[in-house]
Amino acid sequence: MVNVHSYADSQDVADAVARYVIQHQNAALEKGNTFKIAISGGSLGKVLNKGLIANKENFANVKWSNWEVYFSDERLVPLNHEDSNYGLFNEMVLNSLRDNSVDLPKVITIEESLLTPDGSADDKIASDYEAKLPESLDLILLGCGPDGHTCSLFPGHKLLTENRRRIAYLQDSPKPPPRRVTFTFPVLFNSKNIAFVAEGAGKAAVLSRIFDEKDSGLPCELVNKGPVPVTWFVNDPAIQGVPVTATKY
Ligand SMILES: O=C1O[C@H](COP(=O)(O)O)[C@@H](O)[C@H](O)[C@H]1O
Repeated sequence: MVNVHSYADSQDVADAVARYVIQHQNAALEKGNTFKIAISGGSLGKVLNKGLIANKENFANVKWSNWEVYFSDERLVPLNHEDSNYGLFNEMVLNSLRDNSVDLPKVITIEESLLTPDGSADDKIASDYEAKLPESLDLILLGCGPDGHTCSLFPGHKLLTENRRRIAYLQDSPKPPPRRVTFTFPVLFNSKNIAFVAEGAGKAAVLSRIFDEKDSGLPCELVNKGPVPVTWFVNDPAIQGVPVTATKY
């Protein structure tokens, strides 16, 4: 099932995403001690900051120390590099938690010590991260690139058919930087919930393809067609022409 929620304002998108995350956090914590969430990089960092940190009501409802945070993809650069998805999360979320003396979530990163300048150990980095993944994630937060990529799964790339490895590496990402590791469809399709966040007129053309074309084959469309409930949070400029189908969170 795919639901689309659209809002005029970016803060409203961020607040809705945050409430949705907290709802899934609470559901997971009713069953156990940890909320296993995977996040993405790119524009999602700012959304998490606005919805979970700047919105004080949401902030108070997050049980940060019960979170286990994974990355749906990571760029193979040092963790303090400006291209690192961990680095973005650190800047947008973790630093604010430190400033507020809040107990930090457990954050599962790539093994930085395995990084080599020539990429010769990228396969090992992927295997190492795969070994750290839980069997199933409670929630995966995804972005949607203007080309329809999600995680580091790009249109037409051979990793779209990877059905054995849960974490794969690539050295030919069409979007820089070229070396990355990424969730594959086996991880996405074994999770409990997936949400996309996409904002801005720059995403309108690709959203129209994902929702209106029968078989675009775009990675985001393949996620929509999978077995996991998918929720999209978008702002109005991104959603022109796409039917909005659900009640707002
Ligand atoms: O390269 C990446 O891009 C996607 C989409 O980013 P956005 O800025 O268009 O939202 C992101 O989800 C992914 O994690 C990142 O590595």
